[in-house]
Parts: sequence; C-alpha cells; structure tokens
Amino acid sequence: MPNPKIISFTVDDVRFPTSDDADGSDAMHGSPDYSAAYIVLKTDSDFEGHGLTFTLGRGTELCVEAAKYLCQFIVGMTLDEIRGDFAGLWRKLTSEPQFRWVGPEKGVIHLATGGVINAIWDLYAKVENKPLWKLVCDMSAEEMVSCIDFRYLTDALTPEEAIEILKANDSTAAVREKEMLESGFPAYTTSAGWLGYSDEKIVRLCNEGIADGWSHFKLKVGDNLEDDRRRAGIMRNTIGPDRKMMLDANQRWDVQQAIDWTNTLAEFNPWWIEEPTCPDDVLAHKAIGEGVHPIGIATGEQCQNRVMFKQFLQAGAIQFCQIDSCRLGGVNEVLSVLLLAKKFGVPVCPHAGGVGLCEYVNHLIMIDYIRIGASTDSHVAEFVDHLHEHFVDPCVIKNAAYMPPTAAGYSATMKPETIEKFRFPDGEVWSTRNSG
Ligand SMILES: C[C@H](O)[C@@H](O)CC(=O)C(=O)O
Ligand SMILES: [Mg+2]
Repeated sequence: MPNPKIISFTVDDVRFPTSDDADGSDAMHGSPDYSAAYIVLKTDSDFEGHGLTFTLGRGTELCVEAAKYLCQFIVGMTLDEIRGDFAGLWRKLTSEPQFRWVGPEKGVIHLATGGVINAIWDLYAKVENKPLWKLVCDMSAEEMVSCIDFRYLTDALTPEEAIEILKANDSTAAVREKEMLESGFPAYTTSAGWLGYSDEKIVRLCNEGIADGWSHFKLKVGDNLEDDRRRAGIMRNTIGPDRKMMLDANQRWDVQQAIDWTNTLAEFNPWWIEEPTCPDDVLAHKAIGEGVHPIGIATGEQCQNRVMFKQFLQAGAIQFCQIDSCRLGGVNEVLSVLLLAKKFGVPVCPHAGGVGLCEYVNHLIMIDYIRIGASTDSHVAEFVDHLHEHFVDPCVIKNAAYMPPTAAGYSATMKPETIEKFRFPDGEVWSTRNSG
C-alpha cells in the first residue's frame, strides 16, 4: 500500500453568493453565503487529500487562517504514521497547547480541525482506492474504535462498549450494505422551506418535491409567528396530511417562547422542532421537549463536540441527533457520536444544509447504517439542492434516497474552475462585486 508523506498544503476561501436568492436563509442567518475553507494536502506522490469545513461568508476568513495553522502540524507526516495512531493525531491537534486556549474543541479552531481531519481521511481513502464509507465499513471493530479519542466519554461509553456495539452488528452488515447499494438511505429535503422564500415558491418547490418522490419536508420558522402559521399551513396543505413536516428555528427562542411558539404550530403536525434555543443549553432542550411533546426535539448542527452530544443524550434532551460532518472534528469524532447515539437509542439524522455537507453526509449515513445505528426507523438524512455541480463526485439522490458514493475518497474535491471562480476575494464572482 502506498505511504505518501504530506509535504505542503493550500487553504482557499471559497464563497458562493447563495444569499442573493435567500437560499439557506433562516431565522438567525439572513444572508447565508454558503462557503468553505477548502484544504488540499499535497504529498510526495500524486495523491492529494481534499477537505473542507463549511462556514458562512466572512466567517470563512477565520476558518482559513485556523486551518493553515493546523496543517503545519501534519506536514512531514506519512499516512502510515497517521493511521498507526489516528486518535493520537486527533488529540495532538485538538490539544495543541496554545490553540487549545481558543477552543477547546469548539468554535473556529474546531471547525478548522474538522476540515483538516476530513482532508486526511480523503487522502487515506484515495490511497486505499475506496470511497470513505467503504474504507470505514471494512475496518474491524477494534480498528474503527482505535480512531476515536475517548477522553471525556468513558463515563458514558468506553472503548470496550463501542467494540461490543460494532460486533453485535457484524453478522448482518453485509446485508445492510447490499440494501444500501440497491436502494440507498432515506433523505428529507429542506430545499422548499428556506425562510426568505415567497409563499408561491414554497408551493412550487413542494409540488416539485412531491413529484420527485420526497416524503419529508423541512420549513424554517422563528422570525414571525403569523408568517410561520401561514407558511406552515401552506406547506402542510401542499404536501398533504401523510407526508412528514419538520420545523427549524435555528436557535431563535427562549425556553417558554419556544414552547408556546411550537405549540401554536402543532396544528400543522410537525414531526420535530429543530434548534429551538441556544445550542449549548442541554436543560433548556429537555424542558422544551417536555413542553411540546409529542413533537420531537432535534439538534446538533451547532453542537460543538462529542461532549455536548454526550450530555444531550445522557439527559434525554433530544429525540433526533443531528451530527454535522464539519462542526465535529471530522470523521473520528463523528464516529464517537454515532456510537453514543446508538447506545442511547436516539436516531441519527445528519445535518447537511451547507456546501459540501450532503457530499460528506452521504458517507456518514452509510457507516451508521451498515456498522453502527443499523436502522432506518426514524433515521432520515437532510438534503439541500444547492451547489452540488461544483464537486467532482457530487452526491447522488434516487427516489429521495442517498445512494452510496462510488469514487475513491471523501467526495469533497471541488472542480478547479469552481475554486478559481468563487475564491474570495479574487475570483471573478467576488472581484466584480462591491463587497463580500
Ligand atoms: C444557514 C444554513 O442554511 C442553516 O439554515 C441550515 C440549517 O439549519 C439546516 O439545514 O438545518
Ligand atoms: Mg437546521
């Protein structure tokens, strides 16, 4: 097996003006230019590792600088050194004695960690000539668990328990893999429900979604209750009583406000309310869940790290676990949260509203279904229909299901012409505008 050595890197600031059309808009992010700190690890061979962390517009600058600093720590390492102790490298990056002060394991530095770690996994999968999901699914339980840093987790999940969870699924994994290759993993769409979309656009996109086979639709709420009642009514009338509707408030409310607002929208029969309040407030989510039952609580896209997920799960504060492939510190930390969710019996419904997130999520749900969660009961992964054309291996949706990626790597490689055109500030798209 080739053993490339990382010898240099580039990190680009790539931004898409999605807020021009209110794509991606919600009650907290009114001008969400979907963006990426885009990392390329160059090696002493033809192999490269491509990774990104998702962010919005101006925030990208900070993530780019943080990723550049972190990349310096892996220059000179060979892939064998990394995979020989992947959890050790993960801990080294997240425990760097001076950068740790600006986290720890949260915020900009952790978003950058996610991007860098994801680029390493891309390199690893390309060298093994497998899509990332297949690389991970082919690992033994011990190998997979050896990638995880269990610091802060062992009161809820030990490495031994993690190995037991994986081994319990071993004998049926091949059946699930076959099933995924044939019919894919169930997905839901947010594309019809962005906050800035007109009523007419919601109706048109819901109807198009129904024609394309979607059965789950998400609507952004939280800015104005009367607007929300009207828009939720429109969505419910258009999709009919049997399809599922989810609501997403993107952290807009206090606890009592979240309970009252959600209960007012209960007449439209939502399945979950997502990010009703501050993403760090475990007890608030628990209280809201008790106040809006049987509507479930979903959160995770801004859940800082595995420790926060651990607490949400221990407290029984969430009914849906929304891992984010970049908010968490890359695949290694995602694996730990998938295992925690399995242990606590909470379905994983990954977040994918962003550029490149659907491409990443496509791999993570395969790993979860084949090796960890092993269920599609209440498991559904987000899909948003934006910016896939910029990727060399875009995700494939068939009958409202994610199909397993087939190309080697972790699917984050962007087309060179995309980077040229959308790079901030010098790409054609930005240099011809007044501001970014
Ligand atoms: C700013 C993003 O578009 C955010 O609204 C995504 C999100 O909350 C989701 O997809 O869920
Ligand atoms: Mg959301």
